[in-house]
Amino acid sequence: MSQIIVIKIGGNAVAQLPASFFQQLAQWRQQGQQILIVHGGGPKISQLSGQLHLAVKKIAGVRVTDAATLELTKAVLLGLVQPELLSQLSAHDLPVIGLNAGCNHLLQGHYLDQAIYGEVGVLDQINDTWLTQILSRQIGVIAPLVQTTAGRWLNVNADTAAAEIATKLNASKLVLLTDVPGVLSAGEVLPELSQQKAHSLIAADVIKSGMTPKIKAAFAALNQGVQQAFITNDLTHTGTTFITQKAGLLNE
Ligand SMILES: Nc1ncnc2c1ncn2[C@@H]1O[C@H](COP(=O)(O)OP(=O)(O)O)[C@@H](O)[C@H]1O
Ligand SMILES: CC(=O)N[C@@H](CCC(=O)OP(=O)(O)O)C(=O)O
Repeated sequence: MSQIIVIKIGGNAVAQLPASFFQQLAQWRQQGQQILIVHGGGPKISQLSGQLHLAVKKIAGVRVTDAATLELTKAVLLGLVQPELLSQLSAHDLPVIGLNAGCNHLLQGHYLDQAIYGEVGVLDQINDTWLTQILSRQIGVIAPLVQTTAGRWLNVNADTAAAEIATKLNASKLVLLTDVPGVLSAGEVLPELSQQKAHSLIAADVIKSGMTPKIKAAFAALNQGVQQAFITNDLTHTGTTFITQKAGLLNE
């Protein structure tokens, strides 16, 4: 049976994908794996927000999104970042398709907490029947937005979206591709990270800002059945591997 690999690519990483990224995707496809890419775009959203004099505010890596910022977010994700990524994949002869919440009720969700975050959502449901048909033929590239049942678009942190999608697809692997080689502590990449250790590093402010939603997302996915989760800047290196409490105790 083919397995699904979900790869989240951060906004910074999209701009600097190495040749090894495309080679690894081609190899996974040859092995019969299905691939879904969830892309970010946070740096570009923040940059354009500044130019348009819209306030940029994040709470633990989650953008507080008012109506104007939501419009800008949709425009950046679906008008700039996604086409750029699709053309890079196509240039490497990989079969790709761009997807978003508006396609066949692909990603349905609800407000996270409107009073605190504004137009930010949580994923409830995914049209997995349709999506897995698509993924049997092409690499899916999807933006981190959900639609409510009433048709409202909501912004979702891309790490959180990737983990929630990976969970709902029962993915074998979740890779969070970013601009650092893994979770760093005292200047070194941690090859493995347990949930307990992550909590203490967050409390010590070693893990902070954009790394926080990644850590939470990775453990949420692992705890709900995704088999493996990594943070890396190179698909050919595992970077930091997340380990469940049980595996962590066995390794001690
Ligand atoms: N302990 C840590 N190890 C590595 N990176 C960290 C850590 N704590 C915070 N960070 C920051 O998290 C960033 C990655 O998150 P983010 O900028 O949101 O990336 P992306 O756009 O890929 O989602 C790193 O560039 C780094 O500045
Ligand atoms: C609600 C929320 O935080 N949405 C994110 C979606 C994009 C994203 O997460 O991009 P990166 O992965 O490049 O940071 C945002 O508006 O920045």
